Amino acid sequence: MTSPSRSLEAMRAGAPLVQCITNYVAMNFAANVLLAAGAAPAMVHDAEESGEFAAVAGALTVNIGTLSPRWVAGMVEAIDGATGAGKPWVLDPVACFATGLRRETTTKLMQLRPTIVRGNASEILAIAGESSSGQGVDAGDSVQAAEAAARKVAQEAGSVVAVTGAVDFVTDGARGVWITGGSPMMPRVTATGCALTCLVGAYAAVVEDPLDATVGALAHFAAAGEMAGDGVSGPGSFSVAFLDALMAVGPESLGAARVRAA
Ligand SMILES: Nc1ncnc2c1ncn2[C@@H]1O[C@H](COP(=O)(O)OP(=O)(O)OP(=O)(O)O)[C@@H](O)[C@H]1O
Ligand SMILES: Cc1ncsc1CCO
Ligand SMILES: [Mg+2]
Repeated sequence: MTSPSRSLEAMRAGAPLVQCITNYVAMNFAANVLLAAGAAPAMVHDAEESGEFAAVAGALTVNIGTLSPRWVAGMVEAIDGATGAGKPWVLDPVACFATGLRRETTTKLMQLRPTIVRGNASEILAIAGESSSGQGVDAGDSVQAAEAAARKVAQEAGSVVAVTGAVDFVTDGARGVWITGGSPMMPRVTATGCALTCLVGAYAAVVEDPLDATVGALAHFAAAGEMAGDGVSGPGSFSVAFLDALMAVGPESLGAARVRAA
């Protein structure tokens, strides 16, 4: 196993180029999150170029937050490009339970076998075919309630599945890991989860085992969230402090204390 501390060092040393297909809400914040953490973002989503770009990026992330058929075409081209070049790709199934277009697109993208799926509890329950209480892009279910669903999706899809919330759970269908930390301010800042998905891509570009890569990215967020949450007065100052903390976090902050095998 690659420890989260070693994964952080590898990510910073490699400064991987990550192709992020993410939503209009998240684009700027997610790019800043990657730069602060130590990676290099590129938001490239149109079908005219997304496949070509995926072959040169270290990893691809695909987020369905502000979806349209034209975006889906760009996603499929990019996934083909990444898969053809042997690069990992990460799916963020934003509000996949909410509309027909989101349900159909999520089913189609799951069939293309994402290396990693990162969502909130309501999204992962929905992919597993279970009822969920999500409200738009926000989760209405606990991470604990989605543990079995995450294991099932991981086994059926052959993907690593990460469920995030007040605590985080990651599984490859056999192994399971819990990660603690973060701040209650994190869900008060939009696109925190979307930005995390992009950071999971950065770790997956340099850490061979997708489970280890995912745990590294989630531990990095947990440590930075905790650091930034100390003494801030609200979501606005938290989001600024969080970017600073993503850069300030070092390998010593990602110790065994916040990562526990299930
Ligand atoms: N109550 C909380 N306490 C601590 N950390 C939290 C809490 N809620 C979420 N987080 C952290 O926030 C990050 C984003 O996870 P979250 O599950 O909120 O994503 P999301 O619902 O997909 O967000 P969005 O769709 O707004 O981008 C993760 O690192 C998670 O651990
Ligand atoms: C608020 C919002 N709406 C669509 S995507 C998004 C960003 C958080 O998922
Ligand atoms: Mg989300």
